[in-house]
Amino acid sequence: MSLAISTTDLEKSYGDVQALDGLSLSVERGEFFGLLGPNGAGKTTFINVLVGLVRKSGGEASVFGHDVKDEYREARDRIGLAPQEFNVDRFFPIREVLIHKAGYHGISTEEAGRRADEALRTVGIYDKRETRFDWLSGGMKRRFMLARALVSDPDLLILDEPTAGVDVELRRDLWEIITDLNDDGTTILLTTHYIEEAERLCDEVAIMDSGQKVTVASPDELMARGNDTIRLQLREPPAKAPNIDNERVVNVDLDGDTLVITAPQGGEVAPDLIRQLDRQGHTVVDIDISRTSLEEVFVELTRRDEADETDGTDRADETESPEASI
Ligand SMILES: Nc1ncnc2c1ncn2[C@@H]1O[C@H](COP(=O)(O)OP(=O)(O)OP(=O)(O)O)[C@@H](O)[C@H]1O
Repeated sequence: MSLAISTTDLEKSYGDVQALDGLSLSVERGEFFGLLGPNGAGKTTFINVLVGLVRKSGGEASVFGHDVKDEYREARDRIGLAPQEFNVDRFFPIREVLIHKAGYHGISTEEAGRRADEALRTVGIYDKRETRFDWLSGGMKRRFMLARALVSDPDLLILDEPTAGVDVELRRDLWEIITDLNDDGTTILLTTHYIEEAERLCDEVAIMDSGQKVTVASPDELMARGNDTIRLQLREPPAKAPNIDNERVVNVDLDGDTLVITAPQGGEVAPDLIRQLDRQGHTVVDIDISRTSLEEVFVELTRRDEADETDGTDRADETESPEASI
């Protein structure tokens, strides 16, 4: 059975800028797949190649087995895209915009009307159906972008930073809507700078940097690669840090009566540490394990020298949030 998305050695250059540099990725049917990467990593370019907005410079890309260039129509009709930018015809009532969009995918006018209503209901703005795009609030505009992606009843929904700049309530609403769609079998490709979003929603995430794949793994697998911090409070503060003999332990520090130990998968390491301390005559009276975050692992994997910083930072502002945002 063909994959939802398959790319091999995908290349895209804009003059001197190598936006995609040999990117090979596979997304299974029905998967909720996240694409993470710093600004300028090539995420939007990747999406634009899939939907035929940008012509690849080399390599292969197919959607449900259809080459995105040679079988453009077959590939494109399977995809619903909610892009970052509001590229919407602003002067028509939004229901009409949806009907027009469905027509572009070869859907009859009658069926298009039914689908437009359904999409507007799904995203919760059916009562705004006669309003023009310009007159919607910012949050409703985001909802509409999702409705427009849904009107062709796509098998693959591509969402490019769908929750950038929206409030917490709408973000949660959008999460629920797209999770339901995924539960019903729609494959989802999501780019995001919100780490919590990737962690909550995605089965698998690809981390990209400079047009290349850094890694592909589930959020849990990625977090297991980082180091947890285990704090063991001892009844009597020892004069110096006790000897710990465990090959997974990365670092041991003594902070007053508390031993601070860094190790991957702290929950698995902790029982052995307690046993070793007990044998050495120390009594552990409290234990606290703080798990590494996906954000820390992400930062570690995409760490660059400042001199290597790529451009694209000008677009960072809209998507930054004071909370976990990458
Ligand atoms: N039309 C274009 N012409 C020239 N360079 C471009 C064009 N589009 C993108 N680039 C460059 O290609 C690189 C990848 O950009 P892209 O927008 O794909 O990254 P991104 O990962 O989506 O970034 P962001 O997270 O900021 O949206 C960047 O260096 C960008 O400046």
